[in-house]
Amino acid sequence: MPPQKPLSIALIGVGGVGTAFLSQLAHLQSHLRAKNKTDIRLVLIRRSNAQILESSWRGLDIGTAVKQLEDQRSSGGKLLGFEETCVHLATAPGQVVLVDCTSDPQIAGAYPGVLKKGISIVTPNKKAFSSSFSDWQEIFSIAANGPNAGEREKGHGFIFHESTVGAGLPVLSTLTELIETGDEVTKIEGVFSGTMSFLFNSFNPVAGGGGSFSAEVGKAKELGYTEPDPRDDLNGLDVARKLTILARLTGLPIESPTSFAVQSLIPKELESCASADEFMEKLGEFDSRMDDLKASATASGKVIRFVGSIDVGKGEVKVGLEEFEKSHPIAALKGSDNIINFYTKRYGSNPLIIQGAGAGAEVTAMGVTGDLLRVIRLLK
Ligand SMILES: NC(=O)C1=CN([C@@H]2O[C@H](COP(=O)(O)OP(=O)(O)OC[C@H]3O[C@@H](n4cnc5c(N)ncnc54)[C@H](OP(=O)(O)O)[C@@H]3O)[C@@H](O)[C@H]2O)C=CC1
Ligand SMILES: N[C@@H](CC=O)C(=O)O
Ligand code: NA
Repeated sequence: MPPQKPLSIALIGVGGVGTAFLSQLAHLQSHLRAKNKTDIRLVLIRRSNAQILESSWRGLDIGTAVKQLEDQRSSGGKLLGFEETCVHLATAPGQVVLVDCTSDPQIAGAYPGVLKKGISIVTPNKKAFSSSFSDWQEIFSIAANGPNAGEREKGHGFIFHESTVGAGLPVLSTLTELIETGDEVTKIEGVFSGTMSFLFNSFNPVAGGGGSFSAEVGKAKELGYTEPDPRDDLNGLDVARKLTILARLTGLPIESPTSFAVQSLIPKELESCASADEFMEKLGEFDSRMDDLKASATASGKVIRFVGSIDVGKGEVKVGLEEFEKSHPIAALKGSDNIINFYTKRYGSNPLIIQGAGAGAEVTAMGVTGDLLRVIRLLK
């Protein structure tokens, strides 16, 4: 039998998603080893203030890697810079894949240099794909799977980010296939945030009642649905980032997630809170404002939901609260479910619909592990 090809995995971020990714990676490692295919080795694990770089390249034990990192953290020591770490990673035998499970814009800003070193990237971090249009263009002009043929010949890496929209739901892969097979996408609309879905499904359920808005925000954070800072969900920007990513894939040159109207649910009085903790402590003081919105929708027999839409023909993107009839599919969502409706020429007046959990560590990690499988297939 031919020898297994080594594939070095470098993981940054071991919060909810990073930890869930590790258990899926352990499964994939034994699956591929049993088939005598790729030999997956975890060579880097890193968080804000500690890392283990396994520079013999034999790989860490995936099951105990987080514990080893904790031990390393408590022993202190100077942390090697991220750029310098990538220089070392590029010397690993075989191919290297960086798995960025942070939401750090600075790590995202380093992607062009990482790709040029031949390191592939898979990530649920939205920052690189939803910040300035020129950053997005730069990444895909360098990536081996970008529209520029020949980048692989230069030794550049691949990049995939399925979990940046709809977590593990196959949203980006579906949109890409619609476009690459010649369909014309005219409109995309739906619920794009697991946090917002959970908040309104539980604060304003179709059956009536519901908890206080601030208490539901606390639960969404506990359940691992929110961004590391829940204000990034409540200000509408997380949804705006997802719509920016989708709109760019349809060919719209959206400059940034703040270049269109986005409704924020953050009370003006709390915009200057110094920390997420202070914000969470004070949010309950403003619950009556959300109660008023709910009462107004209830008076017309409706419920409120936080939605987004892209009108591709008009180049219009919208994000904010809307009232829905109780019988509407958006009103009937459960838990953290997302619903994404693709209206296309091929599908006519009945949209192609993708629905399911749009947040949570396990489902998000599945999208990341799925992207890793894509890279493995391309590297063959
Ligand atoms: N949770 C979800 O449902 C979904 C999440 N995502 C995305 O997945 C990513 C991770 O989310 P989640 O796991 O929930 O977040 P967490 O807050 O649970 O974890 C973030 C991790 O990133 C680490 N980190 C932050 N900055 C750096 C840095 N500069 N260098 C190294 N490590 C860093 C943190 O380490 P430390 O604790 O040491 O600071 C922590 O381990 C985010 O980009 C999020 O938007 C996408 C879809 C769904
Ligand atoms: N905070 C986000 C996580 C996934 O992108 C959400 O709630 O949808
Ligand atoms: Na997805």
